Amino acid sequence: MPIRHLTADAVRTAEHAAGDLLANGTLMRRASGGVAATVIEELRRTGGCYGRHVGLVVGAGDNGGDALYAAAALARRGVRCVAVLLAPQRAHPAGLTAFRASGGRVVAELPAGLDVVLDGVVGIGGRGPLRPAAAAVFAALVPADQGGPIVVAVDVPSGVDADTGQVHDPAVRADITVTFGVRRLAHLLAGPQCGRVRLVDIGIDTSGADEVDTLWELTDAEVGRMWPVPGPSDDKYSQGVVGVIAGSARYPGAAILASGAAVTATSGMTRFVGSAAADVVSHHPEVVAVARYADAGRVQAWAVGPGMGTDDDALALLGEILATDLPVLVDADGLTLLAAHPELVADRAAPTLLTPHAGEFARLTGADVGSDRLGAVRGLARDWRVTVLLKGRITLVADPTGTVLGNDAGSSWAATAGAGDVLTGIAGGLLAAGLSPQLAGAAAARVHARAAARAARGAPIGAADLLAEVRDAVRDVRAGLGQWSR
Ligand SMILES: NC(=O)C1=CN([C@@H]2O[C@H](COP(=O)(O)OP(=O)(O)OC[C@H]3O[C@@H](n4cnc5c(N)ncnc54)[C@H](O)[C@@H]3O)[C@@H](O)[C@H]2O)[C@@H](O)CC1
Ligand SMILES: [K+]
Repeated sequence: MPIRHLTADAVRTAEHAAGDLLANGTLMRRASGGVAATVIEELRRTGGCYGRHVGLVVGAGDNGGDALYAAAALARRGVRCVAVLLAPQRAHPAGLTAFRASGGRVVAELPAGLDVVLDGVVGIGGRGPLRPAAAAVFAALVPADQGGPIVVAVDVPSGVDADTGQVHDPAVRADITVTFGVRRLAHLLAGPQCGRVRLVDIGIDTSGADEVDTLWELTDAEVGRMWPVPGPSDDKYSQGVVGVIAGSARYPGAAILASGAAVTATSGMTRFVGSAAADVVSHHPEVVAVARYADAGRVQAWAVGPGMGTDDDALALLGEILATDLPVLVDADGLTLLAAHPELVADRAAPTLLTPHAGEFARLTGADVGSDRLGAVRGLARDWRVTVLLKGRITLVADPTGTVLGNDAGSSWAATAGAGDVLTGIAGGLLAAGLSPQLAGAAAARVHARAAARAARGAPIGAADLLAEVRDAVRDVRAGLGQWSR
């Protein structure tokens, strides 16, 4: 089962349903216990609990209550806890009583030399940026990698919108985020701002949540299991032949990268159509490359667009491809053409995957992606009745029914020229092998991100370096699977 992320409303619905069955305060006790356990683990890892220093920043809601109860538990283990109350009159009363009773002290500002700072300003009830008093407390902290305290966010880093993942300015940047029952949308959409996300089981049931409230993330094992590999009865045709249309004789790079990626991602056969056919073959001799579409031969899916140009010939070719009943991936120049000719996909019944970056997305819709990337990608997929993969550090793949798969690349090394051409080749290969556009897009994004991280190992890379690591990235996600698993 992919990892589920939910909206704040859906979280609240599940909490209320569980809360009705439990004694008052049980959920908060479990939540704060999880926060305390996380801090204890962190303190133990760095020398032990007794005599260590933890600071809290406490807002007006239950998020502050979680922080106060967690600190009360820490204080009982000999941790010295101090709290800044941003709204002293409205701080969670029972939490504050527990905090004081176990030796916690309220202070006007956080002292230097803290080991951990708990962000209990706001959780899923937060709106907008950190207000000035909270912003000043966090601005004064030395970052953890420069010897400052580890910042542990309770539920979500304050100033990060729990539903859209919008990182307001200012917002807390957490090293660790501890959340409860189910991950919130922001934990994927704003992954880099949340640090390591730790999920605490508080006994709520989220299995009935609606798809519109949900964002899914595949596990590596799931990507590994769906990766197409040849079985005992396969030949070069039976595994799905992909056709790549990219680049030009003048600009062969996109052609070489996209067709190379298709070769690397799956077994079987890659065909290529375009004026860069000779360049493609000189780099990848296994590609069956021709100059004209009429000579292409049969394929099970097309990946079209990178560097193909936007002239009338390119438009005519794109139209021919989209008029087939084969799965088609459209990227780059193909998307620029589609933005001016949306009628080319209007009546398409066959699987269709568009892979825009933010600029191409704006061309397709006439509006910027904006701060709600999830809502935006869902809207385009629904309105155009196609699957849309919106590129970025966090890749989102929406199908027309509203199901969305997300992938956090974990690093931004893939933000380099030509990396998109590689993604096109990988996803095209998966489409030809029979994966749905959504799974092809999401699985390709995962392997692409892994390949980028493998290639980089701390230094900038080019797209050819990324391509060279795709095979090992596939091995990574398939590690541990049986030989003939398919
Ligand atoms: N409801 C439940 O059953 C559970 C709730 N839990 C905790 O409760 C949290 C939600 O609590 P609340 O609904 O009280 O909401 P929060 O504690 O997230 O914040 C709401 C309060 O903050 C104020 N506020 C909003 N934006 C602000 C900003 N930018 N700066 C300063 N103040 C701002 C609001 O006016 C309101 O008073 C969760 O995130 C979680 O930490 C957990 O204890 C688990 C169980
Ligand atoms: K918080």
